[in-house]
Amino acid sequence: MPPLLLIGCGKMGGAMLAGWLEQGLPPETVVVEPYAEAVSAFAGRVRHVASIAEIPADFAPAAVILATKPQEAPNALPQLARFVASAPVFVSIMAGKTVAGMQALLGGEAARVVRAMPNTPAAVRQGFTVGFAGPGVTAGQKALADQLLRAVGDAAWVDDEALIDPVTAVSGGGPAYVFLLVEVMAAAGVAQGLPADLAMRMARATVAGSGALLAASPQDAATLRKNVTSPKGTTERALAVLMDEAAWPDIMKKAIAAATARSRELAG
Ligand SMILES: NC(=O)C1=CN([C@@H]2O[C@H](COP(=O)(O)OP(=O)(O)OC[C@H]3O[C@@H](n4cnc5c(N)ncnc54)[C@H](O)[C@@H]3O)[C@@H](O)[C@H]2O)C=CC1
Ligand SMILES: O=C(O)[C@@H]1CCC=N1
Repeated sequence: MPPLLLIGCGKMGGAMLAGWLEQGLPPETVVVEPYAEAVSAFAGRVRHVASIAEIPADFAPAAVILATKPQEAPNALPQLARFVASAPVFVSIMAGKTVAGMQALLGGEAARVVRAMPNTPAAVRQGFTVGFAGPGVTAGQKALADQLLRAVGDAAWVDDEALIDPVTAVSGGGPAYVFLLVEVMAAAGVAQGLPADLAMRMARATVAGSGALLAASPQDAATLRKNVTSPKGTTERALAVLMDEAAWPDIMKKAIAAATARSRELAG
């Protein structure tokens, strides 16, 4: 793996950096992160600087990973324009930010940009990332980006950049909906008289165990669901409530549509 330049070492950037280090990331890698605490776990394994202005002048990374909040892009990207001359691939994980928008902030169309959307299970190498390679990205650069994304889980590529907005809504934010499921399931158990700590343990173990079963099983989700659902049993009653068209199917459509719309808004 070549030395990289990572801009922003927060929750996602830090999770990805941990995965790259496992894959043999060289210590010449530079991490720009204003909060020293965020990089303390990586001390001695990469070069840390607090701002883009402090990146060594002769550093020419093969890839620049953009992992700040999208709102920071108008400040950070113009400061990175000098790297475009040495033709690295810029890999952005920022929600909403389009390839064209990032190229404009980086000084023009010469910038080679991959737009990618990972998710937080990357922290345990179980992430799922979808990427889009912008104009001018070479096969070698796409292969490097793919290697970086796969270091923290599985990855897929799309040829239509517009799909990254619904990707952001489904797999980018998806872990939050699953964690919310734990919260509401535990609360519903408490409402039926279960002690709160037991209800939370049960809900957490049930979601984690179901995720592990789903990952390990060759069966699809619908079959795994049917395997739980005894005819005329208890699950059937619960699913009749949840699977009503006005319940989860419609609510999930609305939630995904809202997140997709927000991703489009963040482009601006
Ligand atoms: N958290 C998530 O589940 C996912 C987040 N993303 C995207 O990843 C990006 C980062 O999100 P998080 O890691 O959750 O946020 P975060 O707030 O944990 O990380 C952002 C980091 O960037 C640093 N930073 C701010 N200004 C900087 C600058 N000028 N130069 C270098 N570093 C700077 C901050 O100190 C912070 O540590 C966002 O653009 C988000 O859309 C994408 C997929 C999933
Ligand atoms: O909520 C967000 O905007 C980011 C993108 C997907 C997950 N977190």
